[in-house]
Amino acid sequence: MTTPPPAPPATESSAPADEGWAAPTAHGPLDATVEVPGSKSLTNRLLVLAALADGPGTLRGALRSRDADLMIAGLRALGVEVVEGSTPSELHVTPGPLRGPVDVDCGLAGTVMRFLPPVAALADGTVRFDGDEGARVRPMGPVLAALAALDVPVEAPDGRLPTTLPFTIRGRGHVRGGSVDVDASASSQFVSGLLLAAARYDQGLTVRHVGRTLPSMPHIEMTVEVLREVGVVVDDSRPAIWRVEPGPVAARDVQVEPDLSNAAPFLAAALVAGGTVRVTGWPAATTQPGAMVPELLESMGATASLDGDVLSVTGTGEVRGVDVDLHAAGELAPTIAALAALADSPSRLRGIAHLRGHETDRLAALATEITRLGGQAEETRDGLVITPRPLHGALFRTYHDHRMATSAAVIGLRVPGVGVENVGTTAKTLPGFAGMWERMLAGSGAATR
Ligand SMILES: O=C(O)C1=C[C@@H](OP(=O)(O)O)[C@@H](O)[C@H](O)C1
Ligand SMILES: C=C(OP(=O)(O)O)C(=O)O
Repeated sequence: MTTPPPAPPATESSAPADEGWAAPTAHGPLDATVEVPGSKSLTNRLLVLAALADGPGTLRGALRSRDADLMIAGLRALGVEVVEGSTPSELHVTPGPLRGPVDVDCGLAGTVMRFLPPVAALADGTVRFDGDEGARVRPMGPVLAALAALDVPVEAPDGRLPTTLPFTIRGRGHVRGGSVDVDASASSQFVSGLLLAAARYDQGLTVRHVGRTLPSMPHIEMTVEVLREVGVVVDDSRPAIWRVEPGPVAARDVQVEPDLSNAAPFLAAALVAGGTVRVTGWPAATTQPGAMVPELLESMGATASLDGDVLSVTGTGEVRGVDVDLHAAGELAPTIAALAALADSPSRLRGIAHLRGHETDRLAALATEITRLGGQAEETRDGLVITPRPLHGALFRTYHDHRMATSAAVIGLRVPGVGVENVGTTAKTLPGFAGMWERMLAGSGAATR
């Protein structure tokens, strides 16, 4: 696991203005409406299911970002046709025989590195997986061990059973399936990846989670839901056991929901700056963990309301500390941590030990960077304790983590002189973030630097 460098002494002065993206400070209440692009989690699930389907299908409102484009490239390499329609977010997917030898670049995308190996197991030929340097420390062992237990040949470069990237899967054109145990305490994506491909395994698949904790349940529920929507029979009636029956995956034409986790920093801005931020296209019902955003922001002092498909969050500029378990929605932790650093009372974020295996060790990274700005943030066994202190500007390091960058932007609304290192890293799931953020402020007449 990569460890962020130690924080500089607390007396270090503000970053020079030319270091990183100068996060705009808000000098007045916000009044903005934001449209966020499609959900990463839904886009990459729906792409996989379209690739395994019984005919051509279409995704509308799909996310186009680094993670989504890596999924598209991986599927294309495996023999699936993915072509853009009238806009980049309209994707026409035509399944083809899956085959190797091919290389799949996972970048830093958990969904690519965990969802494609169970698909590659169905290919005829060798599929080599690798990714960014930071991806080579993200946990992979349990999902690869599960495939090996199903007699899928999986090899590290040294010939052993791999626990991280890079690795090779020698697909034989089919997978027996049956039943497998997996410890998904480090990532729910191990379960989701196996379930997504399972209907195409000869005997289907029963997956049993055997670890002590299971993070991100909404994401597993999302997997079950999208499988059922394409006619796959899934039994999730027993705790921590999922049974997927073998059978066809129906092709369809599907609209992707906006990414509610990426809406979180924009909505959080209303809490910090005061005023109202609205997000359009908010679904009435969803399995996205971002559904928790309104409730979480309310617990920190906002008011939230849904009018049709527009979610509005209004704040006064005062932020209350919280004690919150984010086990189900770890993706939201960086935004909540940023708010906690600006709150008027201490916060405790619990249930998120697994964030140590995300894009970076997010607990260490958040504690280090909040401390760098003069704040007080300590790692606990399974989370963070953040005690508000007066903050000052500095360069906020982002460790190639899109959500570190968006957190820094939230803090920068209140703290002049926050520079965001490599704000372009937000392209992992939200290309154009900096421009969207600046427009939110400029449109409200609230931005200065
Ligand atoms: O299945 C998914 O789409 C995701 C599951 C979660 O992973 P973990 O369970 O590894 O936290 C989440 O954090 C990630 O951003 C997306
Ligand atoms: C953990 C995340 O991503 P990934 O899908 O790469 O695991 C995230 O987006 O917060």
